Amino acid sequence: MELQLALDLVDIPQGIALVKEVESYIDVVEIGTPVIINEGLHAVKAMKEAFPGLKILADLKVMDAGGYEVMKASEAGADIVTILAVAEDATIRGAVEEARTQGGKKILVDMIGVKNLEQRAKEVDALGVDYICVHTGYDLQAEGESPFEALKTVKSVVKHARTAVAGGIKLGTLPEVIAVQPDLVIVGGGITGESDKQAVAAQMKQLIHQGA
Ligand SMILES: O=C([C@H](O)CO)[C@H](O)[C@H](O)COP(=O)(O)O
Repeated sequence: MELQLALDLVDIPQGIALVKEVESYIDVVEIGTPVIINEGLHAVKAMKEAFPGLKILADLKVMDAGGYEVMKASEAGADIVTILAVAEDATIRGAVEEARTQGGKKILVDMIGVKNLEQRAKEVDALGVDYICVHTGYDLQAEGESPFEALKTVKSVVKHARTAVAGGIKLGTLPEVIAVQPDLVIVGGGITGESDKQAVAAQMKQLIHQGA
């Protein structure tokens, strides 16, 4: 089980400073969608240059032109690129093919907004994606939703892909997540919103290590 730090509400220098604090405890740095909207793929390039030993995920949430978007993100240094599960199968297929062409790049499909989780998880699993991620976005978190039940549902049907989970995970709710054994745990505000980010990231890594 790996830990991904999601950077959403920072600029490039703030993001690099934040990762410096917690780099020993994380496996993947996510350049979040808001950062990419504000800074472009330069943010991916800058993070990869600053931390060549960490995997970089570009949270593009691709909806069309999967092959092209994955090519551009890969060229910028992304190791993992996100595609929306609600995109067309052709878009997801194009993304997977391009990731293979680029050599060792991975595709994470984000299930945000999917109504029939079981069915779509089986379908995207069959398309050869690397990760299937259940995700409660900010807007549903604000309505009190969490991704924990969805993770159980997806874990029960996925046969090939690794599973990931995101959406409001905090130190206090992490054990509930670990109990379902996803392959990748994604945490944004649960680390970046804490005053002692290093201590929280260290405790999260410890819990994951014990539960993995
Ligand atoms: O993907 C995300 C969201 O849609 C904003 O782009 C976040 O990175 C993801 O939800 C993890 O962040 P937290 O919910 O703050 O843990």
